[in-house]
Amino acid sequence: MMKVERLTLSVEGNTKEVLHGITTQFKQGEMIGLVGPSGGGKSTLLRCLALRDPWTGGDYSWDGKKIISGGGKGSQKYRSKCAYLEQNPSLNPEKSALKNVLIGQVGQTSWIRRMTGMVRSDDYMGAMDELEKFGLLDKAHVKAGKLSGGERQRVAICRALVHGADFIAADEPVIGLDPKSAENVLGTLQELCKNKGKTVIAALPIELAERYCTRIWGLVDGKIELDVTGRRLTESEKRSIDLI
Ligand SMILES: Nc1ncnc2c1ncn2[C@@H]1O[C@H](COP(=O)(O)OP(=O)(O)OP(=O)(O)O)[C@@H](O)[C@H]1O
Repeated sequence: MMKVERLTLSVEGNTKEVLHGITTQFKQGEMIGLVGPSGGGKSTLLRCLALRDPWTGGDYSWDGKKIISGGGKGSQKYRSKCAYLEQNPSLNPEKSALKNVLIGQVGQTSWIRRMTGMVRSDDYMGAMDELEKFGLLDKAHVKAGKLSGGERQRVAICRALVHGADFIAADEPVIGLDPKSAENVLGTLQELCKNKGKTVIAALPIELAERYCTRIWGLVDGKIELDVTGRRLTESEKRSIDLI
């Protein structure tokens, strides 16, 4: 169980509050769709939950352990359990899919590993196994810059898992992908929640959130105004969060 208490995030020298004391909780195996109007704070919330941005205030606990107390960024130990997927995954285009998976993501793996690129042979085997599970074995030695958008996103998911992610925060992970690739990426995330007990929170268009997620958060003006489990949103709920 992940518990968020009074999460506040201010920017511009603490003069502008973007997230206003969010309190919520979520658990392993949930796939939560984050919806809401542009500028409502979706990316900021995802970055905070994935320990990529320091919180201005609030507490965060995982299974009863406080990982943020009164603000801050949390420790590397917990950061490595969190992955942050962006619209365009930050892969090194000149390195192969395999090398990208092995080196890891800024924020999730230590800078020493990323600088030296040194890996052990069982890391190599683990990465190849993971790429195979995602149907990417034949792409392992292809430079990331030559992969399609959907393949790059799946390499990024693979990379997150190889480095121990239990929690994936995904910021519009399928924007710009064709419907089949989008289905592939979201189906992959859904399966990770259902079968592997991973937790995913993804900013998505409402139709995709309703189709793939077990729960929907409506974020407006830095506050979770809607929290709905196991069903679609009603028209009046959509209206209440400015979606129609
Ligand atoms: N570092 C920052 N400095 C100044 N303003 C910021 C910063 N980070 C976020 N904001 C502001 O906070 C608000 C929320 O931004 P955020 O990107 O989280 O929204 P969003 O819901 O993801 O929007 P979109 O759907 O358009 O991507 C916006 O008004 C944005 O300009």
